[in-house]
Amino acid sequence: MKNPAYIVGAFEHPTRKAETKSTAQLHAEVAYGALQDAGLQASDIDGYFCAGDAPGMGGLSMIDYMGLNKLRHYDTTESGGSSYVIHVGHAVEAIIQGKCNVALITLAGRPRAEGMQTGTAVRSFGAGVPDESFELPYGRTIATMHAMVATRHMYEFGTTSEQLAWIKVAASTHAQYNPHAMLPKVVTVEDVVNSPMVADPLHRLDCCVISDGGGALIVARPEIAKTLNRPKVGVKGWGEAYKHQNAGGIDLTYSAAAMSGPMAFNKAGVKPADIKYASIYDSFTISVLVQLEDLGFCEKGKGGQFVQDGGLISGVGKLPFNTDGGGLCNNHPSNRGGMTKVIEAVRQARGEAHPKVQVPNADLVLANGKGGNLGTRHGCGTVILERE
Ligand SMILES: CC(=O)SCCNC(=O)CCNC(=O)[C@H](O)C(C)(C)COP(=O)(O)OP(=O)(O)OC[C@H]1O[C@@H](n2cnc3c(N)ncnc32)[C@H](O)[C@@H]1OP(=O)(O)O
Repeated sequence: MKNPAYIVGAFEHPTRKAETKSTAQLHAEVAYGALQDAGLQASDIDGYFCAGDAPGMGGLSMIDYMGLNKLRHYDTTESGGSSYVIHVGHAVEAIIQGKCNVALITLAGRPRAEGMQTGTAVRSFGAGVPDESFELPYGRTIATMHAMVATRHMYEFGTTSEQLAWIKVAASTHAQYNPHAMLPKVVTVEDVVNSPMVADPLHRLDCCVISDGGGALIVARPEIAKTLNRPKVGVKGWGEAYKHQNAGGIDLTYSAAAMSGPMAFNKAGVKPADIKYASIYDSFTISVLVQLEDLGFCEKGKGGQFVQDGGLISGVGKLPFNTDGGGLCNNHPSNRGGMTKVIEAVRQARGEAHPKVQVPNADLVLANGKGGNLGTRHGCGTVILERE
């Protein structure tokens, strides 16, 4: 056992519209699924990680609801879509520090059943929030904030809408094999650029879906992982970073992955070229492009060339990505898609992805999460997983 901790359980909820289930019930169902996957019981869990998507007192209410009565460690780090990637790193550190042995991480949400227009609703947290005065003048919806980054990237580097569209094409090519994907139809570049404009230059098909669902992970110390009858997927590297908007005077074209990525690569002692598969947070096509550059898979500004002509399609391109269809086509529960990024990376590392998209010998994989507004204030988490 070479790594400090192992992902021993992973489960993604199959629902995409949970009209008859509560958010708490979804948390419990994904926790149960991950325990079953690992061959563990709730009484084995002594560390619990949950971001802001749980009802009531958040994770505290979930501890009670799920009967986690052996807890010694609890972490509610909230960093939007990157939360659950960051939690994996925090769980590893807690295990190293002896704070827990077996950590459960759960995500659940039902924005679709609740009718939330997450991408296009104007989001304001109120006058007391200092970053808002710099963002609201630009029409602050999640889509407009990402559109601003796309516009700047196009201006600086000549990136085109067609290049961004290739990212959705790759995601849809993978999603056709996922029986749970919300959008399993393969689309073309023309389909993307001819779909209705949501926030110029981002079209409807440049956006992630709005879905219900969730997922869970279990991270365990090596001594426990080695007793379990599952492939050994070690956490080899991890990093987290936060970018702020410097009172409006900001370079929009990079993300915090430019900092979290090198932290994870340094810890793991590997380079981007060693990675066989990558799960990249895909709230919008531009999010993927920027993170790929920042993680070092290609030079800054060259992301458009990297992704075009199937660069991200399994079996075709240099770097297979989001082989479950990702947030663009599969699911995006609770605005915190980082969880599903880690789950698909685990499937790839175990060799348990759909055979049509499984990467041969995917023994070194990466997952990157991004939470908050790309370009302006947000956090990124990166994990590098190794199949032993
Ligand atoms: C840190 C973060 O996580 S940031 C990300 C947070 N999440 C978001 O921002 C969500 C982004 N997505 C959205 O806001 C919405 O899905 C939108 C704006 C893209 C589309 O919403 P609407 O225009 O209301 O579309 P609506 O749900 O009515 O569906 C209309 C059609 O578009 C399709 N559709 C909806 N979303 C998408 C999508 N993302 N991609 C492709 N097709 C889509 C539907 O299947 C439907 O097709 P049909 O007419 O053949 O049945």
